[in-house]
Amino acid sequence: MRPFDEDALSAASGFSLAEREAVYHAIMTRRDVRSQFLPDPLPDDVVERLLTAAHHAPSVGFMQPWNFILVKSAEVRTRVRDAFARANEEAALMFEGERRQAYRSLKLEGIVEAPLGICVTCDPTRSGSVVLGRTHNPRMDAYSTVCAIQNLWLAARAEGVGIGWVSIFREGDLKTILGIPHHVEVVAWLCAGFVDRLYDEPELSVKGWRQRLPLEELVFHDGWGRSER
Ligand SMILES: Cc1cc2c(cc1C)N(C[C@H](O)[C@H](O)[C@H](O)COP(=O)(O)O)c1[nH]c(=O)[nH]c(=O)c1N2
Repeated sequence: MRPFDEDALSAASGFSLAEREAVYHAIMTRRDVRSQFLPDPLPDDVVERLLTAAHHAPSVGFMQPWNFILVKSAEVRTRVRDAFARANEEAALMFEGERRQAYRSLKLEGIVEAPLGICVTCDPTRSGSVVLGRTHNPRMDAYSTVCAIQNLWLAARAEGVGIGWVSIFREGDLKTILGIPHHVEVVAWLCAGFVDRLYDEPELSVKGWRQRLPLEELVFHDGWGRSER
């Protein structure tokens, strides 16, 4: 049996204990940011590192279907915020009663406050029509793009940069504002900016919208619904 003492683990993984802890620290303390953005612009080298982290994500057939549209223009971000506001009003009406009131009380974006917007897109044509690994599920290219976003999000946590994912848009509005071609899918609008504090727990949890589920209820063994090992 493989020994699990500290030296053996470090030798096997190439990560010291402190490095392993740093990985988990980034994962556990990453937060979605809506309102704590500082106005300072992000230095180019920081943005470059975040995009490099994103670009090293796994992707189906190594197709790397992503693009990153960097939006510093306050005028463009204001148009994007207006598109959010229209969609958010539609979204509120999809909830009933007290839940609608609760929804309306939530701040769900920091598009204008964050100094940088990053629109992440997925080009399904990036490596031809038949893609290794996408042959039986066309969504795999979008899933790959989400992997890139998560890499960026975790790298941002380590850089002191807050990220807020905004998805409450009519996709056509974003495409029109940013000139995105018809065949390219919008996967995310990310608000990015330095932060000096983060919630300890998800803001939606702190504000009573929804709580984290117990992990053990989500893990099955040897088939759907089987909880015994
Ligand atoms: C695909 C997708 C889309 C969205 C989000 C996330 C993801 C993965 N989240 C953020 C989401 O609410 C948040 O991740 C959870 O509430 C958990 O909180 P932490 O990310 O752990 O802080 C999000 N948040 C928000 O305020 N407005 C939004 O439109 C969205 N959209």
